[in-house]
Amino acid sequence: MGVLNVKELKAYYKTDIYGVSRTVQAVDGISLEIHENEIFGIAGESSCGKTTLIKALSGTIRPPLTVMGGEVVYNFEDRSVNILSLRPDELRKISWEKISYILQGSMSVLNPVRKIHKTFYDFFEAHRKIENQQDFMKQMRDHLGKLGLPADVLKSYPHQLSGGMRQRVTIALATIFKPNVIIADEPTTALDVVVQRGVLQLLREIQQEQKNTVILVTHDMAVHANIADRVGIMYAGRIVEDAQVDDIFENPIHPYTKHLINSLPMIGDKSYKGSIPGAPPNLADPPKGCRFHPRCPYVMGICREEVPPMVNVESERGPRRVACFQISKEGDNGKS
Ligand SMILES: Nc1ncnc2c1ncn2[C@@H]1O[C@H](COP(=O)(O)OP(=O)(O)OP(=O)(O)O)[C@@H](O)[C@H]1O
Repeated sequence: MGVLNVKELKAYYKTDIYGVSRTVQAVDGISLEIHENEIFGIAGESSCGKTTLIKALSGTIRPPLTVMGGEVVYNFEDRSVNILSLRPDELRKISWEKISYILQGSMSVLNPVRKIHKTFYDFFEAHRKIENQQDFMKQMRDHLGKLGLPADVLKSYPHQLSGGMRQRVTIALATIFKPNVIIADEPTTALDVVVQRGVLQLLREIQQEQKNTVILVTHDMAVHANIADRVGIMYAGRIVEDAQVDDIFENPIHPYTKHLINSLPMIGDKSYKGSIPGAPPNLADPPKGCRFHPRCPYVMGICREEVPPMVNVESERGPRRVACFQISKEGDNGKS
């Protein structure tokens, strides 16, 4: 049993503008098991549904987003909860204490007109009673110290800090309560590569110390290569492959994953990096069967008709699954 079990999750945007109804199938039948004490990366190009998946995993479903089916179950030490069936007050109770967030652009959590120590105070007080202000400040300084941050940042306003430092402060905020799960959405996208490396290292260090599970969403494959233990590859609202990070990079199986990996620039490799023909589908009108089939160089008849199931594939490195009829039909000895 994982710390998070997602079963057959479907989340669609349903809009009705001037009498024209539109349904965007942004997350369509995702099942996942994410384990304790791992960094699970979710990768995929723009508009494949990563943010929508995160909204569902964090229970923040607002119209026009609608959950059409499935469940998102967190297994904490004391209980299991389907986050999609929690009342707002129940959701507030577990947010930040058991499930916390590191978002792109630190300013969405740091109040620009309050010094950092006041933000920490407000944030902490919203969840737990502060008995003694001095003890609290010492606790905050110790926490920042563990993260290698100077205590001085507490006296600063957010605008006085660099982007990298602000993102480190948001990591400190997100880990104050030692949450079971941290959802990080494009945490380093706004930072340059050198600062990015430091922020990722910090995230890895605190994860190793606190043994949390990190769900890291980014389109940047280099970030996954750097920090993830396992990676799930999304294409057009579905997970097409998930495996240990080394399996994904060294031996991708799904034709889309292969394309994604082969298109990465490598030092010293001067070969031509071609792109696959076509474009990702419109999720308001996705193709039948496998959503990658119109672009797949290995397409078979069945791919145009049926959705390929996720099947387990053997790997010495750990659990590995792929949704491709090339694999499942070979296993069945039933090539079509
Ligand atoms: N509020 C909305 N109303 C209607 N459709 C939406 C809405 N938000 C997102 N979508 C659509 O849902 C699909 C998935 O979008 P989503 O933002 O989840 O993708 P993403 O992978 O996070 O993309 P990016 O990396 O660009 O943020 C896209 O087709 C997008 O246009």
